[in-house]
Amino acid sequence: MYKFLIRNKAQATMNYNLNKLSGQTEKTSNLAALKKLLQLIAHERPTLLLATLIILLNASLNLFGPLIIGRTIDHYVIPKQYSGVFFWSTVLLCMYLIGLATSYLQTKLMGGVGQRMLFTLRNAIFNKLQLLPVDFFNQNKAGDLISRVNNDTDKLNQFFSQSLVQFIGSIATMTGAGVFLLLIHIQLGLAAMAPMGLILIFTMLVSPWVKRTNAKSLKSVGSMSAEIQESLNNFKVIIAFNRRDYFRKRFDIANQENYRSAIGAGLANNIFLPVYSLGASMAQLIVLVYGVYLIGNDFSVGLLIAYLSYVTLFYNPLRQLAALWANFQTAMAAWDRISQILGLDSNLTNIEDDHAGDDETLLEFKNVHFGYAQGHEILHNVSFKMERGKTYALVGPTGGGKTTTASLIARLYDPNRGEVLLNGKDIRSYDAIERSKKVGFILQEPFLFTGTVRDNILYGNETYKDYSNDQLQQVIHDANLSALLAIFEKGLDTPVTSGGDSISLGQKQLIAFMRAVLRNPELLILDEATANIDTITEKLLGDILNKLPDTTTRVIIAHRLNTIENADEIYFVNSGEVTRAGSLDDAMDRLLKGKRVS
Ligand SMILES: Nc1ncnc2c1ncn2[C@@H]1O[C@H](COP(=O)(O)OP(=O)(O)OP(=O)(O)O)[C@@H](O)[C@H]1O
Repeated sequence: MYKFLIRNKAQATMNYNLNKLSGQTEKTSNLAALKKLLQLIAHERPTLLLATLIILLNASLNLFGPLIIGRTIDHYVIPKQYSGVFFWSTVLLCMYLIGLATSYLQTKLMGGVGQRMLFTLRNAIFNKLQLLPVDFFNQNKAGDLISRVNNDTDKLNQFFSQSLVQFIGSIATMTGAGVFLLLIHIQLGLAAMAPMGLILIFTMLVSPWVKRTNAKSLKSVGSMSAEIQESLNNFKVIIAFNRRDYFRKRFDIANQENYRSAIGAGLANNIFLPVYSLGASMAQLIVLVYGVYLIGNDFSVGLLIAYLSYVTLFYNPLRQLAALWANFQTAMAAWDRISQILGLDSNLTNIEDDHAGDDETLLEFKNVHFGYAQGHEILHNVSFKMERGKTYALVGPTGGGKTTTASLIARLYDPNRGEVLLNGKDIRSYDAIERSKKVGFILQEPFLFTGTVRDNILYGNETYKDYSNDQLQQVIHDANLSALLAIFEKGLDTPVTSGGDSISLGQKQLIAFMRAVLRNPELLILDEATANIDTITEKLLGDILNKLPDTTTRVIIAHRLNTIENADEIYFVNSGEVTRAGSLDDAMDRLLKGKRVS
């Protein structure tokens, strides 16, 4: 059904800037974050359960130790019954050996969970990144994203593979020791646990601050890697313009910020330990004084020794928990940064539209308004039609909006208002595969991937991907592209690096041209695609364009007006308007006279 209402729905430009998403880090509670995280690793439940059982077994073995020692002292050591001492010592040794085996097993199991979680999380983030729109990448720095995929996921892995085992083990030991303390002597037990209450209050008060400090530190790691990425990507410009000192200073500032926030996080993470240790020492003192007072009244020396061991067993894990709690806060801060990406949705959603277009019109802009996120409107109420098989030129001053118009045709962005129709249907109703088959886009700065010319011209092309080089050469010949391929010394096997330094910018444009033509699109957009190509090769490209199937519509954006002299129609793009220019002379006239406003 033709969904008129949806079709006219305004598209809001979205804020995708991860560092400016409104206060998410503070709002997420640890429990909610942990719940979401556990959902992501739900398939690990059996392993987590097994590991937990092993951890509990280990903790129980530890817990019975002091009781056995206390009883042995009272019943066998003091009365000098050495056979009993030998028997219980052997029992203890066996318990310690089983403890060793369970420790090994739990570390192995949880190490596996951590690594698998790291793998799943990195995949989930990377897959999400593939789904997010161009706007997202415009608003975030690649270095910061890399830091989230690499560094932040690793913080979670560290917590899961190393800390979680100790975390559960410590809590189990503590709870067990607490139960023993209360069972043996309830008043003494309560007195021993009193400092624990103070520790809990302290923990609750300072934890949010510790998480915030860690979040700040992770953010500064992201900023620093963004800084490194920017200067490494643009090193030629930096050297050519002698801006090395400037970038050194910028890096120094980012590094200092990172250093300061890391020191802050270190301080915050270490704040628990001394307070927890003080609590433990106070408890030992209380038990010693109160316990000595109780000896004689239903309390023995052996029991007091066992009791002191239980106090140690109760408070020692607490000391470990101090460090683990800090790791947990770091992991939760990292998870917040990761879930910010996972929680984003593309604003380029698809809609239904089965409206049939007419035979002539391939593309239509209907009252299109568009502005980039956090910017002013670039296109104001633009309407035009492009017919099948014709060649259109978009001309206009720099910054006039030509690339923006082309980007809307290729659906890199959606209009804020109005519609872009392809074959009469809203462009939002095509899925990505269908759309990219129909619309070919040769960008101003084509990007090549490391590999060969063959890999790059077949990029995203399912039709020819399994063709042999000979078969492919025949296809290239049929598409009149052989003369272009001949420009590359080793033909299809010419190596290409992602930086593209092994080949010239013009050659890159030729590869991008072949890549787009071989996909046989219904609409081919060339955005300054011949700007770096010599006149003779440019003429060759012109011939190839003329020989494209009769139904292929071409949209050419060019500053060199000779490249568009054969266009059927010229559109003048400036000041947010796209208007018919009439003839080439008219376009030239408007270019010379027109004011440059966007
Ligand atoms: N990613 C972006 N975010 C914000 N504003 C942008 C973005 N890309 C372009 N603009 C702005 O949109 C306006 C139109 O730019 P556009 O690239 O469409 O012009 P153009 O006519 O293709 O220019 P040129 O001839 O230099 O390629 C300019 O004011 C530009 O600053």
